[in-house]
Amino acid sequence: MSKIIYTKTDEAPALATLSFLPIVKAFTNTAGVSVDISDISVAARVLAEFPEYLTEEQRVPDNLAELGRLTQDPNANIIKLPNISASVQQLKAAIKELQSKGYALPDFPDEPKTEEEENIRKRYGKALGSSVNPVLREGNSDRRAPKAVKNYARKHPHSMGEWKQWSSTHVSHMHSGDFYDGEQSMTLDKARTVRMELLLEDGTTKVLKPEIALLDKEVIDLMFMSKKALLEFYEREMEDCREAGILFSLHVKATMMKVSHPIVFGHAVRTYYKDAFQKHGALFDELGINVNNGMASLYDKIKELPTSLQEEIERDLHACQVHRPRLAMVDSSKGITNFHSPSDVIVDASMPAMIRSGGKMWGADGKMYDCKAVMPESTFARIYQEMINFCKWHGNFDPTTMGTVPNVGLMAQKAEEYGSHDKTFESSDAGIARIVDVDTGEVLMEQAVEKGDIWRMCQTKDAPIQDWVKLAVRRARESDTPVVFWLDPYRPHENELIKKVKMYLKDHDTDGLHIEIMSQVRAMRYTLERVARGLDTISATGNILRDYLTDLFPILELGTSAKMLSVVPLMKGGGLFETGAGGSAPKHVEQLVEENHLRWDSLGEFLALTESLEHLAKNDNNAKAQVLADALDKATEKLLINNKSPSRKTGEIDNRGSHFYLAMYWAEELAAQDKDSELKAQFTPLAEQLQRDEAAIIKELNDAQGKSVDIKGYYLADEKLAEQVMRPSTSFNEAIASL
Ligand SMILES: NC(=O)C1=CN([C@@H]2O[C@H](COP(=O)(O)OP(=O)(O)OC[C@H]3O[C@@H](n4cnc5c(N)ncnc54)[C@H](OP(=O)(O)O)[C@@H]3O)[C@@H](O)[C@H]2O)C=CC1
Ligand SMILES: O=C(O)CCC(=O)C(=O)O
Ligand SMILES: [Mg+2]
Repeated sequence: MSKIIYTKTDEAPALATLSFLPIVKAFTNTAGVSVDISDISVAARVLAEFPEYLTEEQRVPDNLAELGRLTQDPNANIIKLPNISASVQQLKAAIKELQSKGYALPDFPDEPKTEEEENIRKRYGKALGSSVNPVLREGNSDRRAPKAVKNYARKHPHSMGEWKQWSSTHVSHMHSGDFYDGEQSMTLDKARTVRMELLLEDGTTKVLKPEIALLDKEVIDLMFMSKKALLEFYEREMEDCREAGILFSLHVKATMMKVSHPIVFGHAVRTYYKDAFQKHGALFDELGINVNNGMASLYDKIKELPTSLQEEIERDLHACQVHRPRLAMVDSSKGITNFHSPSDVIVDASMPAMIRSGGKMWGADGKMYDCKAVMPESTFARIYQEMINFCKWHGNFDPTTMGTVPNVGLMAQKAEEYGSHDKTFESSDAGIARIVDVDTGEVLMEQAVEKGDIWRMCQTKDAPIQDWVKLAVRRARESDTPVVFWLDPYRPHENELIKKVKMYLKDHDTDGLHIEIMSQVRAMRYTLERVARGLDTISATGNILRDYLTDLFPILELGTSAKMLSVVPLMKGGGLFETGAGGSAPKHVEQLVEENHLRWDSLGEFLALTESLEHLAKNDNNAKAQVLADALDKATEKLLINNKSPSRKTGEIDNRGSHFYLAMYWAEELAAQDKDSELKAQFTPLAEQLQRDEAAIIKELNDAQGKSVDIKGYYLADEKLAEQVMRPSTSFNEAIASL
């Protein structure tokens, strides 16, 4: 029997799965395809890490490790939904919830003091930040808007805020002392084992990473961000922002750059509240407050203090605000600012949202204002300013006419920043940070750092680069679209990549293809000139720009990146099919719990399933699977045309209603086709039944809405209760069961 693994993740996609998966299982079963679920939610990953703290019945397998192994199997066929990349706050909340449910997990040690606590902290660290995607993404990324989706967006454009030429909104980044400024890079001449060490001023060395095995032809980079330069930058930009009277907003990606960016975030918070931190710093340290995890953790911790002291601290914090710019808000109705949590404002989603709104963000009064978008690291920040310049000059983009920008992204085998987490350090002392060959003692790269600087090493293996070039050429050929490699010759790492790209392009037939290499700002300008004229351009980028561009363009073109096709052709031959390019939409869970309406759009799941079935049909020679895939493709298009995607409004069709329509259209298409008479016979009665009962089922699904529901948990909801909530129509459930 052919097999698809469908991941269970978190938040809105996990809820949607409860409604959609029974439909998928029933339909695919007719083609001899089994769909197994693999739970890789934060809760499951935490539980898998601590079996010795749990009873026999409570233990769960390490599904993520198992899936990681499966990616090496040429038969792998995995559908991966978005999952939470947890901040410390989220992880602690998950642990607390699990403990309250009787799982005797250890507390999360904020500041480990003993060896045991150190060990626990390390183990919890495995569930922090972006820890699922780098394990599963054993291939490069192919993300694009399918034709039907793009055509739909052209006919039914989403709203766009207006860009004014006099908008004060701009991007601020460092000009020196950042990772871009201090980067060094080299391509290895042979396989080597290296160590990362800090040569201290007293002549002793501190080994930070004793052994890193590197392959021949691998590209490695060493870079650092100066704490001093960063603090000066913040001070200058906060003052500039206050004078300009616009909102200050900090855009980092603390989930993906999970070691470096929380530190960068923490410095911004401490600079903003400098006076209060000077006065209460010692007490904050005593309380174990670490604002790298956001102000929410500070407000939480000071609750332990006597009321008078707590009030004094709050007063002092508020007093700082008088001399500082107003902060952009995440939720103005709840007083949640940009500094609340490092994972609330994530570059890939937050910058496009701001650009889509005509360069505005929310102020504390619930109104929208121009802002200073602060992205300290300049490496990729400049592309956004280029887009802002373009919008100010040409006006906002028009979704009815604009071209599309698919992406081919380098990310396999933990390429670039994905692999840097265990090689990123906050320097404890001044000294020379260096990479040394363990066997020969050669110093491969070195740079002087000061106490508090963040320094890191990234690695990019050669095989993924070759695969990336191949994928870019394939996409250019298949879609007859020009490709631009966004590579900056002034950046040492990318200069190494340029050499490789030029070399590996020769391995392919590029006759008649339009392939260029441009620095990022030029690439952005070139692409935008084309976008505005309705022309399409593939962006071939490194890992970070893969992330940034695959939210940026879809959000402008389609309103959301949830409608993207996101395929990862695994290097070993299997397929990983991701569902959209966005995240797990925490706000949607809130609406479900309060009003029993889930506005999550499963279009990404529909597209991924189609691709997965098609891949399986080819790999397993399963003709029925191909018939299912073709029918699903048509059903998805019908769903778009008939406007059966979830509405944002309670009482109108939501995720569940949308799943009903998909099932009905899918059955109709299977009943209408003549390639497989068995499937035709099986699905004709179902299609008729669903058509007959359509109004009654939709009424049942919509009538269930409007009241709050309790699914008894956030990270580990009661599966039975949640399933009841997500499958409220008995007649629909019975129809599906009857297949
Ligand atoms: N592949 C992955 O596993 C990814 C995981 N993440 C993780 O997801 C979490 C949340 O990330 P965040 O930055 O808030 O971004 P999200 O993409 O989750 O949410 C941003 C907004 O996008 C809209 N949206 C996203 N997906 C859908 C959908 N399927 N249907 C309808 N609307 C959608 C929603 O807008 P509205 O509220 O207006 O309806 C939502 O509020 C984090 O933990 C992050 O690390 C993030 C990106 C990718
Ligand atoms: O891995 C993550 O944390 C998020 C990844 C992401 O945003 C993406 O793949 O677009
Ligand atoms: Mg992203």
